[in-house]
Amino acid sequence: MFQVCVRAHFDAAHFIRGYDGDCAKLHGHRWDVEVCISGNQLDSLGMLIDFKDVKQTIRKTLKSLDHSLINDLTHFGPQGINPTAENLARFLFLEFKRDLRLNDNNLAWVKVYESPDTWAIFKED
Ligand SMILES: Nc1nc2c(c(=O)[nH]1)N=C([C@H](O)[C@H](O)COP(=O)(O)OP(=O)(O)OP(=O)(O)O)CN2
Ligand SMILES: [Zn+2]
Repeated sequence: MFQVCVRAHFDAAHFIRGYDGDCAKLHGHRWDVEVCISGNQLDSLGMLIDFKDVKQTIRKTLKSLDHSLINDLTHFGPQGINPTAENLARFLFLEFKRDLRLNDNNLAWVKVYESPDTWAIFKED
């Protein structure tokens, strides 16, 4: 099995509602995002999926988050879920799964870094 992965990033602010500590206050991160696609079948060029296509596809969603206050977005708003790294990883996984042309491949996982040392991964069971 092959895994093809792309890293991208966006810069955005958030706060964690109900958090007992500084993370409940408005603050920002450079959010690094890694997306990995898995599969067995390479095309005639020897590619599982073109890095270029993955980058172009995920750019749309990441652009909608860039320089935003994530808590203002419908999905993460007052009635929505907290914008933790875990919830962002699941949100991005579902967006990317919808947008990528995966054919026989699978979206293996999405990893969201809040900092170089802290991250969360979402993958389907
Ligand atoms: N499981 C999670 N834990 C925490 C999350 C999260 O998304 N998932 N988020 C936060 C905060 O957003 C915070 O920005 C990060 O906290 P922390 O790592 O403590 O950040 P610091 O830069 O202050 O780290 P120091 O090493 O203490 O300087 C918290 N937890
Ligand atoms: Zn934070």
